[in-house]
Amino acid sequence: MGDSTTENPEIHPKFVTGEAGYILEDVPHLSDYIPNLPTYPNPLQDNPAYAVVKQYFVNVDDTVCQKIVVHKDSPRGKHFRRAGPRQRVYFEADDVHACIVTCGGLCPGLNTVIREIVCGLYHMYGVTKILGIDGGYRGFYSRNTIPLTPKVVNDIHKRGGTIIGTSRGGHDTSKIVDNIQDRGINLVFIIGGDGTQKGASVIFEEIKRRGLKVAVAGIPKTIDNDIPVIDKSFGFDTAVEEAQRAINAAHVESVSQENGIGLVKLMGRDSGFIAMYATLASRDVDCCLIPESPFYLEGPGGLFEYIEKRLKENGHMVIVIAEGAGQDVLAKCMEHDASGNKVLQDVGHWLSHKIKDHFTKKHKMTINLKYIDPTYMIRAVPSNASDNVYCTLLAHSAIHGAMAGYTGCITGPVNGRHAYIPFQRVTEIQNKVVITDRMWARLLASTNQPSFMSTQDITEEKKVEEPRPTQLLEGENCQDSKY
Ligand SMILES: Nc1ncnc2c1ncn2[C@@H]1O[C@H](COP(=O)(O)OP(=O)(O)O)[C@@H](O)[C@H]1O
Ligand SMILES: O=P(O)(O)OC[C@H]1O[C@](O)(COP(=O)(O)O)[C@@H](O)[C@@H]1O
Ligand SMILES: [Mg+2]
Repeated sequence: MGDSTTENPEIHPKFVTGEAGYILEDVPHLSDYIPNLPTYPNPLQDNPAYAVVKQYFVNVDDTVCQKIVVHKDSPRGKHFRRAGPRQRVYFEADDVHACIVTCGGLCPGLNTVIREIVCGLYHMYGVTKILGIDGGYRGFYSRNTIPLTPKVVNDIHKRGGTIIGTSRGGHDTSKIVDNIQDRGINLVFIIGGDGTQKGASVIFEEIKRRGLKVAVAGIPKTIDNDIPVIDKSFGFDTAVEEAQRAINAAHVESVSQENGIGLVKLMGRDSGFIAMYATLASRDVDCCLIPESPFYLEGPGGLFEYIEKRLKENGHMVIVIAEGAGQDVLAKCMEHDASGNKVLQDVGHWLSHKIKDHFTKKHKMTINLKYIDPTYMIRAVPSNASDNVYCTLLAHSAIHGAMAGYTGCITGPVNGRHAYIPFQRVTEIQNKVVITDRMWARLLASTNQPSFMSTQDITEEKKVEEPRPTQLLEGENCQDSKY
């Protein structure tokens, strides 16, 4: 490895460059701002469960590359520090006082992450003092805390929601850090989406400014899958699976009536991943509408023309719409929630009225439209088996990183390997469906819906999003144009 350069010392902690264009985008460490910190052997080396592993500890130089599809002459690109247990840790079990907070909207798997942080800290590192912060960020200074033990959290993964509560708004940095300091908390686990991680980033900066030996570990949460860099967010698979039940119901309703139309609204404020994957998984969906792909109703190539064609061909159809789709054509809503997120209009309700109006009143055509809004039902379910395993890995990676003194970062899988990623990398942009990528083309091919785009729109779209070297899920469809 070569020189260590700092782009913007306020925000960017460390970049380490190496040969062949190798770049490590490193995360902060407690030793960056507190000199001469003592270290201790990792207690895992004496743990019978882990002692059998051939090479349990992660090599300090291990990194995970962001770009895995490369060409002969292309630079090696960005890397992140590999997550996992280190041989030496910066905290002794008896001195650790950990806390966990969950913020933002619900997401399947929140309780599993809480459970695994508590059990992981306890069983792997012998940590017994763990507090749940009640009701999101404001809980630090205005609510009681909830003592968490393996017994308390034992079966919470079977329940939806979060046992410690959540909220939007209420982020007061100095009050939060005062509270962390007053309570003697030194490991802070913050589970939440882009808004939460922005909040975590300023908490970390304030902790650093005060010179506190407190590690801040973010765990990315978003049912919408709109967090960049990581392969996917926990709860997303569960949401796609749960959405199948609503789509199946819409299909059953639509096939049972003359000109039946099943309309299902799914979550996705700015990103249509749930709608896209639920559509691809179902194969009963004839049209999927997402925020990234503007659509129109009237005229050639419009939605009404397509609905009429499908009803004539098939006698029924299913439409899936993401809640953030079509917001540009709905009456503007100026409202914002407590966190500053724009409040959306009910596009499903609006679209069902528009369709009914168009066919029944204008065309005197009988249609039977059933509108299903399962959004909050989907968000409230417990996580499925694969999300449970994923949540365990996330929690463990976060624990190992914090115990090893890494701070000011989130943990998450990058191309299948868990890594520590600086906060700003996941808060500066949102992950969105790229409609000029192969995954969206697969969807269009499977539904046969119009793309609602002119040749000129497509050319413009291709220009905007090039180049996109990173990837998501099965290798495609991630808007990471910055990297
Ligand atoms: N820019 C920001 N700086 C500090 N805190 C923020 C910021 N944006 C959001 N937050 C806080 O993060 C929490 C969750 O944010 P929200 O946008 O509701 O959910 P999510 O984290 O899921 O995106 C809220 O308590 C909010 O006050
Ligand atoms: O919980 P609320 O305030 O009704 O917000 C609903 C929003 O929450 C989400 O489920 C997820 O948003 P967050 O990631 O910000 O929590 C969105 O899909 C949806 O638009
Ligand atoms: Mg958000």
